[in-house]
Amino acid sequence: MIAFDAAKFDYGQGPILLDLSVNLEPGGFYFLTGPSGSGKTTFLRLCYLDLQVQEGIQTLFGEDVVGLERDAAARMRQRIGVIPQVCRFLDHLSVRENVALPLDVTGRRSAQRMENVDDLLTWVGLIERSHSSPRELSGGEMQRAALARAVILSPDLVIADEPTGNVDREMGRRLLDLLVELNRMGRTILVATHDLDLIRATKSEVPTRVLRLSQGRIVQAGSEL
Ligand SMILES: Nc1ncnc2c1ncn2[C@@H]1O[C@H](COP(=O)(O)OP(=O)(O)OP(=O)(O)O)[C@@H](O)[C@H]1O
Repeated sequence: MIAFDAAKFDYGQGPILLDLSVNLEPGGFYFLTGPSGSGKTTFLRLCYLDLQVQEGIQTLFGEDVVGLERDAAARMRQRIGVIPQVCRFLDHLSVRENVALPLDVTGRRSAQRMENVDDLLTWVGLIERSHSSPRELSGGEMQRAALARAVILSPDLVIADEPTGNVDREMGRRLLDLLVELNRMGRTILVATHDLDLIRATKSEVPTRVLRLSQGRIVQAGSEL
C-alpha cells in the first residue's frame, strides 16, 4: 500500500526523516507513535503526497511516487482520506455541504451521492447537525464530521493525525470505533497518536501494528507497544 526504502526528508533546516524504510500492507491498521517533534505529521504528509521525499524510494498503491507531478499526485490523493490534526471547515456552508465538498471538487456530486452524505452523517452520529454551521460543533463532532468528509470518496487508505488529541476519552473511543469499522470493511488505516491506552483498546478489537518513529527512522514495533 505504502512503502519507503532508505527515504530521506528535510524541510531545509536539517534532516527530519533520515533513513525511512517501512512497508504498510493493504488492509492493515497501523498506529504511528513517537515523541513530540519526531516527525509523525511529516511522515503522514509524505504518505498522502502533501510532501515528497528528497532521496530514496517511495511507492503508493504500487506506483513509484518520487518526483510525481502535481496533477498525478492530486489524482492519487483521491484514494486517500485525511483527517488532519486541525480540522478546517468552510463556516458559511452547513456541515452536510462541508462533508459533500470532495464530491464537488471532483465533479461527482449527484442526488444518489448526496444520499451517501446523509448515510455517512448518520453513521458518525451527526445527522441531526446536518444543517448546522461547523462553528456550532464540539471538538469531537468536528472530528467525526472530518471523518465523514474523509471517506465520502470511498478511499482505500484513511490517515488520521492525532484524531483524539482534543477530545475526551469517550469521544476518542467513538472515533476509533468508526476507524475500526472502516478497517473491517477492508480499508487501510494509519493513525498518529500519543495515546497508548487508545492503542491498547483498539488492539483488543482488531489486529494492529504499531510503528514507532525514533531519530528519523521507523522502528517497526510489530504488534507490541
Ligand atoms: N513546515 C515546516 N517547516 C520547517 N520545519 C518543520 C515544518 N513542519 C514541521 N517541522 C519540524 O519538523 C520536525 C518534525 O515535526 P512534526 O510535526 O512532523 O513532528 P510530530 O512528531 O508530528 O510532532 P507532534 O507530536 O508535536 O505533533 C519538528 O522539528 C518541526 O519543528
